[in-house]
Amino acid sequence: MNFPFNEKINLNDFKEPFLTDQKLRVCDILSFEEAAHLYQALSENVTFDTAMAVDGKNIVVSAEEWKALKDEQRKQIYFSLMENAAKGNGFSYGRRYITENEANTVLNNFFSALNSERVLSAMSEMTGVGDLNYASMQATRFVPGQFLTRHKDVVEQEGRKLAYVFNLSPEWHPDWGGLLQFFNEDGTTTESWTPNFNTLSLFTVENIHSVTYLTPFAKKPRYALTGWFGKR
Ligand SMILES: O=C(O)CCC(=O)C(=O)O
Ligand SMILES: [Fe+2]
Repeated sequence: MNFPFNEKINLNDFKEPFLTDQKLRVCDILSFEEAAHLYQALSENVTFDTAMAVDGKNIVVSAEEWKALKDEQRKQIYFSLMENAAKGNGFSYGRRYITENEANTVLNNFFSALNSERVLSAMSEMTGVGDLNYASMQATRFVPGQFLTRHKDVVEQEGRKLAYVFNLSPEWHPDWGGLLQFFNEDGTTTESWTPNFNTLSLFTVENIHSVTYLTPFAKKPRYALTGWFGKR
């Protein structure tokens, strides 16, 4: 794949807002066809594990593993998840890492495109965050009852610098939850972004953010391709 972004978008227009805010949102970031293909890949071809914070540890459970658990074990995991989340410490969402070995062609091409010299320098140029030499990627799926509490994305060993999210669920209703929410250190909210189809959210890893609880009446999963641009 060549440069993946919508030709109609002038990334230079976002320089100023990013400089002020250390975050930005770009609607219609990809061509409609590309976004639709990615959505199709995520909704039809990807098998998601569930990533959860349980008893201070991050665990990953496949659908088969979850099925094989006894009711009592599932209850315990759920209880611990809720206890931790109540203290502002927790997450539960579907995840699948995407790497250069990804078998799905659409996802593999998108991974390569984000890791291309052209995209990495476009990201640097737009944000003023230099020295980017990789993009990591994960497919995520949030269903009702799932969430990601407040956190920063700083991971020194990985050299993460910019967090990105390509939202890919068509026709998201903001009342369904799954909003990308930003906070000040004291917990007051600053901005809240609806995960609209084909929208890129980009922010420096020091930003405090969360994904709000998906309500029981969310009609479909919240699919996204997310990860970090950084240097390692
Ligand atoms: O999906 C999102 O909007 C953000 C995800 C996120 O914050 C993370 O994976 O660290
Ligand atoms: Fe994050």
